[in-house]
Amino acid sequence: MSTDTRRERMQSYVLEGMDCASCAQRIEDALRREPGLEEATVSFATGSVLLPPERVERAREIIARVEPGVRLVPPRQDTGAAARNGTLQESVLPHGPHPAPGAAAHPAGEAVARATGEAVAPGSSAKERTGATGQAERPAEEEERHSTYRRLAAIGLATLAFLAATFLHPRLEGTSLALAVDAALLAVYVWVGHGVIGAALRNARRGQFFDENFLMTLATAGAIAIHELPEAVAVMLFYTVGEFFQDLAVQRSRRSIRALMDLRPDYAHVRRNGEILRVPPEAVAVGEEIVVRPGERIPLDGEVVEGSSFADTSALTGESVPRRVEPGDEVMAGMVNTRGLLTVRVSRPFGESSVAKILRLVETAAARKAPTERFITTFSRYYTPAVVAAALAVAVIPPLVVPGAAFGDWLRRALVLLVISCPCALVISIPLGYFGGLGGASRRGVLVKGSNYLDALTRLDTVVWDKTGTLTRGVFKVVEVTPFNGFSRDRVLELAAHAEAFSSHPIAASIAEAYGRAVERSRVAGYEEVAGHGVRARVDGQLVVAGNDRLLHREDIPHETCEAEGTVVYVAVDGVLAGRIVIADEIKPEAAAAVRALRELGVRRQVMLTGDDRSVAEKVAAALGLDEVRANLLPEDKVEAVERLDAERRREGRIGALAFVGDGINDAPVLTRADIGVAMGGLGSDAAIEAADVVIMDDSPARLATAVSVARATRRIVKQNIAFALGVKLIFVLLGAAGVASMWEAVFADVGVSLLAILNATRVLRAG
Ligand SMILES: Nc1ncnc2c1ncn2[C@@H]1O[C@H](COP(=O)(O)OP(=O)(O)OP(=O)(O)O)[C@@H](O)[C@H]1O
Ligand SMILES: [Zn+2]
Repeated sequence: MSTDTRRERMQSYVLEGMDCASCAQRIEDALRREPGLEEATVSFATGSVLLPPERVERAREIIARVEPGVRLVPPRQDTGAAARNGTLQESVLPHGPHPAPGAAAHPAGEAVARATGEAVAPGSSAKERTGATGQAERPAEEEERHSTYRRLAAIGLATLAFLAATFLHPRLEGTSLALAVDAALLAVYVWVGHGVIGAALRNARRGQFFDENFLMTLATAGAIAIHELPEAVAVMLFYTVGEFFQDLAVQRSRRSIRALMDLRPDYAHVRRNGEILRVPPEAVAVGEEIVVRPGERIPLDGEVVEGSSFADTSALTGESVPRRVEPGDEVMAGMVNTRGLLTVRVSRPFGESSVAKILRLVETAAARKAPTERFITTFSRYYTPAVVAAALAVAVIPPLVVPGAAFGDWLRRALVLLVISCPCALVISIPLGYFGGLGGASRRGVLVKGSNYLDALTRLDTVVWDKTGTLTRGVFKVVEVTPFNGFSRDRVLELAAHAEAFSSHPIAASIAEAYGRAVERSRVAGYEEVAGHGVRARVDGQLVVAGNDRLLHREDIPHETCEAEGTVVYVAVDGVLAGRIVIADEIKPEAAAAVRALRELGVRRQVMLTGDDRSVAEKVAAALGLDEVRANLLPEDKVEAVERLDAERRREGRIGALAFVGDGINDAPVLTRADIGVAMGGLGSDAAIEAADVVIMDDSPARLATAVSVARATRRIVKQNIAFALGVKLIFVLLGAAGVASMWEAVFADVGVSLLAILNATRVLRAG
C-alpha cells in the first residue's frame, strides 16, 4: 500500500530516442542506484519513465550520462494541469511553471513538447496559444519521417556498395586491386556499423560487455580477424537493417496502442466577450461556456445549455451506442460530439475531469510490470553471459582437446553463438504485449492499473460481489408504506424523509421521492448516520429513528419482524414504532450473464456481500446463480469476509486470485484488501478510480469477464512470443555449435524473430 501511494505521486516522463530495450534496463538500473529514485521505473513499451517529480533534474543528469542518445522530456499528456489550477496537491506538479528545461534546450524535444500541447505557461494568454497545438504537430512528425528516409537511403547505399564489393572481391583475388576492395568493404562496415560500434565502446568503458551492441561488434570484429570481411559486413548490415525495421515496428505499435488510449482533448473553443477563442482545455474556467462542433471531442465536463446531439462515449466506456444529449444533460470530457453544435457550461476544471484522471492512470499503468516482464529481464541477465561463455568454450576447448580440430573453424562457430546471444526479441516484445493488453482492455471500457493486475486476472478464481449498486442498480423505489400505532401513512413518510434529509444513501433519496413534498431541513436537528444501520435525528424536536432491524435492537425499540418483498426501513418516533417502509431495488439486466460468463471462464466461487437483509440478499443471489451470500454485514465485516475467503482459498492451496467488485462508495478498504479491487462506474466516482486496481468505466458487471478474456489473450500472446523466441534461439545455438549455421543466417533469424514477436504483440489489441 505504501509503495502504491508513492507510485500515485510519481509522474510519467517521455524518454525520447529510447529504441533499444537494453538501454531501458540500463537507465532503470542507473536511476535506482540513486537515493530518492529507488522506485523509478522505465517502460520500454511506452518509451517513458516514472519518477518522483522532485527528482527530475537529477534523473535527467543520470540519463544523459548513461545513455547520451536518450532525452527526458515532460509528460506526453499534460497531467500537471490540475496542479496548475491549484486544485490538486502540489506534489504532482511535474515541472515548473515554465517549459521544462530539457524540452526547451533541445529543438526536437521542444517540437515534441509543443506537438503534445505540453509546456503551456499558466500565465500565457489564451490568444498566444491559439492554434499552436495544431501547427506544431507537423514538424515533429515530419522530423521523424525524414530521419526514417535518411536511414533508409543510407541502408540502400550501403547495401549497393556491399553487393558491388562482394561481386568484385573473389574476381580480384591476388591482384593489387584486391586491397582497394577490402578497403571499400571496411569503409562500408564502419559506415553501417558506426552507431553500433560507438555504443559498444561506450558501454564497454563502463564495464557493460553483455549489451547487444558490444556482442555484435565483437562477433563482426572476430569475423574480420579470421579474414571473413564480407561476412562481417553482411552481418553488420543485416543487423542494422533489422534494427531499423524493429524501430519502425515498435514506433508503429506504440502509436496504435496510444491512439486507442488517447482521449486527451487538444483544445477548447471558449466563448469570451462575444468572441470564440481556441484555447487549451486547462485554460477554461468553471462557469465559462464552450462550443463543441460536430465531430469534435468534448474538452471539459459540463452541462449542455444549447443544442442537441448524440455523444459517443465509446472511448470512455467502451459503450458503442451514442447517447442522446440535450440542454440540461451532463457531458464529459473525452466524449465525441457526433452531430449537432453544442454549447456547454463548464462544471469542472480540466484536471479534475475523469478523463484527466484516466490519462494519469494509463500513463503509469505500463510501469507496474507483470511478473513475466520482470522474469524476462532477469532471464536476459543470465542468458546473454551464459551464451557468451558457451561461445568462449566452443572457440577454445575443441581445438585443444579434439585432435585435428581447426581453430579457425571453431572460432567461426563461436562467433555464430555471439550473434545469437542477444535477447532482443524477448526484451522488446514482452513489454509491448502487456502494453497492448492494457490498451485493448481500455478500448473495451476497462482500465487496468498495471500489467501485474492483467496477470492476476488470468488467474481469477474467486469473485466477491458487493450487492447494492454493483449487481443491483442501486436505484431504490418505495413499494409499500405500513403505519403502526396510530400514525398515518403520510406522517411516516414525512418523518422518515426529514430524518433522512442529510443522508446520501440511495435509500434516503427514494424516501424523499415517495414523500413528494419539499423537505425542510430547518426542522431537523442532531442528525446522525449509523453506518450499516440507518439514521437518527430530531425532527420538530421528536427523536426519529429510521433504519433496519439491527438499528431497532440497538435503540431498544419494541417491534415484530415480518417478511417483505424488499429492504425494510423501520421508522420509530420517541421509542415507539411508527411504521415501516419497504424499498425495492432492481437487479441489473446483465448481472446474471456476467456471473455465468465468469463461471465459464473458470471462476470457481462467486460470493455476494451485502449490508442488506438475508431475505432480500438470498432472492438476489438465487436470481443470479451465485454460489454464496453473506448478508447483514457492516462495512468492516466486508473486509473480514474477504479475508476469511482468502484464507480458505489458501488453505485449499489455490494459487488463483480473488477479486472484489464494488461500486467504489465506502468500499476502499475492501478494494485494497482483495488481490484485484474492481470498481464499477469509474466515470464520476473519484474514490473508485483511486482505490481500485481495475476500473470498469460504465457500470456493467459483465465487463469483468471481458477483462479476464483480454488478460488471457495477452498472456497467450506473451507466452507464444517467449516460446517462439527461445525456440529459434535454441535451434541456432545448436546449429551454430554444430557448425551448420553461418553468422548471417543467425542474424537473419534473430532479426526475423524480433520483428514477428513485435507484430504478434500488437495482436493483443484486437484479441479477447
Ligand atoms: N440512510 C439509511 N436509511 C435507512 N437505512 C439505512 C441507511 N443506511 C443504511 N441503512 C440500512 O443498512 C443496510 C446496509 O447499508 P450499507 O450502506 O452498509 O449497505 P448498502 O450499500 O446499502 O448495500 P450493499 O452492502 O449491498 O452494498 C441497508 O440495507 C439499510 O437497511
Ligand atoms: Zn428484530
